[in-house]
Amino acid sequence: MSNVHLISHPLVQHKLTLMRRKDASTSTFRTLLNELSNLMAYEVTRDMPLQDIEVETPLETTTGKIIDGKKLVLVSILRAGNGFLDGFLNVVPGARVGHIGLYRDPETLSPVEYYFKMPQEMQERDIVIVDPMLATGNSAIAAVDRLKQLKPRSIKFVCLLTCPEGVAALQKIHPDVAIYTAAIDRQLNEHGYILPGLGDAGDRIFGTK
Ligand SMILES: O=P(O)(O)OC[C@H]1O[C@H](OP(=O)(O)OP(=O)(O)O)[C@H](O)[C@@H]1O
Ligand SMILES: O=c1cc[nH]c(=O)[nH]1
Ligand SMILES: [Mg+2]
Repeated sequence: MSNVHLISHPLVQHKLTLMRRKDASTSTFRTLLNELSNLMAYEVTRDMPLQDIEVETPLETTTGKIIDGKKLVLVSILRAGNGFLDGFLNVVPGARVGHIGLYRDPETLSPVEYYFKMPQEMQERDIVIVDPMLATGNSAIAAVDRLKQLKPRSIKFVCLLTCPEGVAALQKIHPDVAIYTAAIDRQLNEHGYILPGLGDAGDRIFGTK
């Protein structure tokens, strides 16, 4: 699959397996997601552009390299995306943050938007969308559709878990959007849940079921 980055680092795979366990508590699930998002953020930001700056060490002046974190916008798809956000902000603390509120209608599996708030001057920014789950792909496609209207420089989509159906759907409509994931599971079930998956990410993060 082109434009799909599978993050196979052993620490990522280990933590993902612990998160899948049905008896993982809310607190364990949330802690693992936070740790995982730190690790995944390293991979996702690997190609961030660097600038040269002059820096004075205690001994002499030299040229160092820095990133411009302000050009990066992390866009969280509410609610579950917020569980992913903190780890990214740990790695790039200067990043701007946007929020899109979307929930899946349980009957139609179509996304319903209830919130949208982005930073200014999106044409100058690179977007990283974060959401733990890419299932049918409907939510991700709706988010990218909406964000492309703002003409950002680039868009990446980061999830913890996806399936062949979700990857194919997002890539068909938005082939330019790189997908980063820790696993591509077997399939979707008839209710749009990923198998074997980890259940409902939002409910597990926030303890709502
Ligand atoms: O690829 P899709 O089939 O669209 O499914 C993925 C979406 O489902 C979950 O959100 P959910 O609708 O459960 O909302 P929540 O985060 O508020 O729980 C998940 O966090 C994604 O946003
Ligand atoms: O398996 C799934 C599919 C969509 N949303 C989730 O939280 N889990
Ligand atoms: Mg949910």
